[in-house]
Amino acid sequence: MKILSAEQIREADQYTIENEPIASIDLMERAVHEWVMEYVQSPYFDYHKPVVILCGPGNNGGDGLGIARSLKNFHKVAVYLLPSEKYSEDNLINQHRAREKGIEIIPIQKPEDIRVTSDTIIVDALYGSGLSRPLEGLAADVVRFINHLSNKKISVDIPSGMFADDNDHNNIETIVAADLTITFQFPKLSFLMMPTGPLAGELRIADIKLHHEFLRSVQTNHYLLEKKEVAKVYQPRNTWIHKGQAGRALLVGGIGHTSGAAILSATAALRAGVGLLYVACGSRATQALPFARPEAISFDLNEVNINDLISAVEPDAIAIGPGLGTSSAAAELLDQMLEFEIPTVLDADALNLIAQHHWQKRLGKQHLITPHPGEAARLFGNSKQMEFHRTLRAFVQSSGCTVVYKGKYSRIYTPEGNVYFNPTGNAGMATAGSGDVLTGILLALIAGGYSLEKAAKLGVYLHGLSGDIALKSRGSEEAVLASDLCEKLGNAFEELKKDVE
Ligand SMILES: NC(=O)C1=CN([C@@H]2O[C@H](COP(=O)(O)OP(=O)(O)OC[C@H]3O[C@@H](n4cnc5c(N)ncnc54)[C@H](O)[C@@H]3O)[C@@H](O)[C@H]2O)[C@@H](O)CC1
Ligand SMILES: [K+]
Repeated sequence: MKILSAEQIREADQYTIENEPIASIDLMERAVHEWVMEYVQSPYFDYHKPVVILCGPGNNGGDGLGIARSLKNFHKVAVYLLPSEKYSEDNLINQHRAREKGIEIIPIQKPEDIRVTSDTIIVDALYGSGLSRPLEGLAADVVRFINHLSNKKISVDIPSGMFADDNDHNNIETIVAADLTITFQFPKLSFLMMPTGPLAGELRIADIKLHHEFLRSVQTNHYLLEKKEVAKVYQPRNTWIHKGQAGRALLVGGIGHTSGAAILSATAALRAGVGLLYVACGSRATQALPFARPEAISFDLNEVNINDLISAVEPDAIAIGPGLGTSSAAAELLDQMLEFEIPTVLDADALNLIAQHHWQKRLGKQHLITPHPGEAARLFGNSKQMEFHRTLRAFVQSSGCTVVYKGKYSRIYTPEGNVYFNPTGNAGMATAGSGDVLTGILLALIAGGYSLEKAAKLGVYLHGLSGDIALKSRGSEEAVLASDLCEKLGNAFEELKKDVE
């Protein structure tokens, strides 16, 4: 699914009006209808509760006035309108239509004018994608006022005060903190990033059927991964395959106290279908592995030379990092391994070592790195979200490596400059070892023949999906363990395969 900028959304709107063709006010009417359809299907809909709709001067406010007309059929509705010298044309038409339907429009002079009871649902239609500067004055006061109320808040298109794209220079305090955002046609970039993402709350997309020709041809570098697209990446296993063809993988890590990290990665790699798995690790892990994961073949890093090992096992892919530690021996090992041409996943301490030794420039097209925000900050600096995003995207384009930036909506940065946001996963995955599992999955997929980009899309999606399935079976986020992700990986494949054509 394409993610468009505010500018492109305006163009999509305009193109639809001209080419469908449809009058602007009728497109708004359609948006209102689709918004209400999503709302009544959401868990927030309860016709016993009164609704207060806060409207601004532009088309977002116009939507709000239309929504008021529609919700009047189910709810007790009150409409509050920000004063303005210039309301948009469609806003004025909808003010008129609302009054015709007997709806009183109450002008807001001060935030306290807005009257709610404890069960009132607040619909936020103050500002949408047309906002050009941070809110100030009365609008900002209204936002602060409603953010202090414990009432459920549902935003129309965008939480008011938020920009669709770049909020680096916005004021977070003057953005509505919504429980639910029902957005039109496209997810907005700011919903998928910190610190704005949490303010959008739960997300729903209302399909307002903007012109298909525009949607097909519009260029973007930002996408939200969808199950059916990921299913296209998946390659079903050939029935005649033997283990030598299912990929030979080498995992390096698990030194000292962190043997468990290597065991988790190894388990994930095996569950993700690797044919042969070699693990080069510390003495403790070498001893534990045959019991924990008898399918893996282990080597003690104290006894083997990495170059000899590579010549002996001829891996199709390598992963280094989980439980590697940052000792000088680990650094020496990584130093050698960064010279290999073999596709390599770099994670955890491998990334910390790269940051420590300033080896970023040594990353190239054979590398897939999987930093979480802390590791990413060590590698690429600690700037504000959009600036960081631009820096990382530029780095990936110039170095040729692929990056998975882990978190809610993990992002995959490709050397072509594309960025894919992953929708699967949940807060239960914020637990020790969850990243090690991802590393194992990626290792297996790359060893099995997927390109780095395809492995990243498929692996990140499946990893999150395993987490979602694990959450269902465990009952609550708190109880999800990294080993559950390995356990549910088969079910995640099964779920994805339902969409394979
Ligand atoms: N793009 C689409 O596909 C559609 C958009 N619609 C709605 O239209 C919205 C966009 O409408 P608009 O472009 O009119 O924009 P908004 O309704 O977001 O508001 C812009 C208005 O506020 C003023 N303004 C901008 N920044 C301000 C600030 N910091 N303080 C005070 N005033 C400020 C502008 O001059 C303008 O009057 C969307 O978010 C959506 O809700 C729908 O009605 C129909 C379909
Ligand atoms: K809004």
